[in-house]
Amino acid sequence: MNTRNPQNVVVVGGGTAGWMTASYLKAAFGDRISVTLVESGRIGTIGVGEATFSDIRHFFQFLDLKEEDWMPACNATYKLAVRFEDWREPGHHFYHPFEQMRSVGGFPLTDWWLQNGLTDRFDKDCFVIASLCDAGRSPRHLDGRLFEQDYVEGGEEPVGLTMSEHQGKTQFPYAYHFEAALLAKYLTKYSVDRGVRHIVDEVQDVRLDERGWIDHVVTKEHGELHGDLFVDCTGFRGLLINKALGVPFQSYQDTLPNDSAVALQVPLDMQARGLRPCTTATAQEAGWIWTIPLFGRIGTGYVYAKDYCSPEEAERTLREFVGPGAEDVEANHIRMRIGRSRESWANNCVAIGLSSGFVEPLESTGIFFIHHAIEQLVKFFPAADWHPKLRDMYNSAIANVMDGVREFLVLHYIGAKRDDTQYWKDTKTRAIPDGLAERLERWKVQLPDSENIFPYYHGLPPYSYMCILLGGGAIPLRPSPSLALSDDTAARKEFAAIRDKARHLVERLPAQYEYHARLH
Ligand SMILES: Cc1cc2nc3c(=O)[nH]c(=O)nc-3n(C[C@H](O)[C@H](O)[C@H](O)COP(=O)(O)OP(=O)(O)OC[C@H]3O[C@@H](n4cnc5c(N)ncnc54)[C@H](O)[C@@H]3O)c2cc1C
Ligand SMILES: N[C@H](Cc1c[nH]c2cc(Cl)ccc12)C(=O)O
Repeated sequence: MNTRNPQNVVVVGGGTAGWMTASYLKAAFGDRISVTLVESGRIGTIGVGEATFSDIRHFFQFLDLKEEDWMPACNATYKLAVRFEDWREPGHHFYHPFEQMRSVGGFPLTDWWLQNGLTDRFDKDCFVIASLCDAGRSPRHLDGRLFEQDYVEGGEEPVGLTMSEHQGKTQFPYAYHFEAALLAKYLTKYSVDRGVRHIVDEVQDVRLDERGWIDHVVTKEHGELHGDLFVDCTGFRGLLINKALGVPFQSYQDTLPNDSAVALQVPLDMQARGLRPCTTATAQEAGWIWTIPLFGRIGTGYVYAKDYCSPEEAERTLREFVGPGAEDVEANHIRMRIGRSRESWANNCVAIGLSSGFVEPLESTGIFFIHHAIEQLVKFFPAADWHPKLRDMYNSAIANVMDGVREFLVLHYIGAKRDDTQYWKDTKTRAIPDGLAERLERWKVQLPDSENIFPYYHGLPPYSYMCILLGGGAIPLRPSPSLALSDDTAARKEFAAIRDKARHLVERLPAQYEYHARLH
């Protein structure tokens, strides 16, 4: 049995994963542990404009960072939803918002909508946020007040819970877009101020002891770095977990074929163009393009499968999509490793970030995975005996989150009506993860609920599945038969209340640009 007290933590890698891990561990354990972070000055980070889950606010709260401090430093903006364009047919759009689904008489409002909605827009009939996004509104008034929602700021939300403990309790109405490289810089200062040792150097070798545990890493200029627990944040390289420890990587490529991306950072005049309060995912012939509105520029990129599209073609498509403004901007071509390491914790090494796993950025889950992994690491942090059960529970939690998200993303493709190219035709016949086929059959007669979605915590509530099914339009859905026999007065009232509230808020809330121009 190992008897090494895991007090000395060495984080290898200084991207979003490395700095989020170092800062969170310091905030959690203070000087009871030592943290060293080594990052290469030569090997870059995947620093595209990032979109997040709303849960990220718990990360900032844990570090005691306030929006007014970190947001301007990271060119951050509010994200109220993901807007899906052209997934059903050209010109169609729908939203996946940060807004809890209302229920009437024990049925979700979307079920009543299938029975007898006000309009053909499920999202506008069932969620206030869809109208706020269409109108480009900020979720805060100019005096900083959050728009009135089921979530009441300063209310009863319990503090100090992990994300999984929060799920289903409240739904905060927005997440963020920010520049990943600027957040890493911000967290570097936070961490170093609190005692994290920061080394800029390249790890050239990883030395194992006789049991195969990592004894130390060898750097180019700083010699050997010894530690007890090593956190692999080296990105797609997986330098420690995959290369040194030989943990196999399990690809998701059979069900999620997008393996490439080309990205552009485009400075734009936001005052003239306005600032959308959401991420946009626009379907393309061989994938989709993300548009992330930051303060002062957009981050955009084409995610595609190289079996269907060459990098040159993808770059051309992206530049045409962006239009004027991107001519002088250099494109960043990225190969994505889609899937997960079979175990994210092996011996005394825990992989966090892209080295642990990644699914394509369709629902912005990369940073959510990191945040979740760090919370789980704190929860299952080992003692001197390195009890293997702690490691096993950690590995199950990580595998479940990624496998669940994989299933949710696959649903986007089989649920999208679009089938005008070979790429989209193939999305309807490709293999799907075990269990999803059976769940799909259930969803055709009963909309997703907590009993019939992927059965382990993976960050996504049932209403998220409803949005993708109702928005995509490929899967035939029907209302619960019981609704045809029920009085729909209360449901009609709820639809009317949502419409009135949306109209009221669109009139009163400032434009997203106006709000952010004051904040920044
Ligand atoms: C195209 C694309 C779009 C994405 N969009 C989103 C999004 O919108 N939302 C979201 O949440 N997530 C998104 N992600 C995921 C997100 O970018 C990553 O989860 C996040 O950036 C974490 O990356 P990382 O820190 O694991 O790796 P990286 O950013 O690759 O960092 C790796 C670090 O390891 C260091 N390193 C590597 N080798 C060595 C060595 N030998 N010695 C020392 N240091 C070394 C590098 O210098 C670097 O500091 C996206 C990812 C991709 C590919
Ligand atoms: N954990 C939830 C996940 C979630 C709930 N609604 C949405 C909407 C979008 Cl666009 C992404 C994720 C979620 C949260 O972050 O609030």
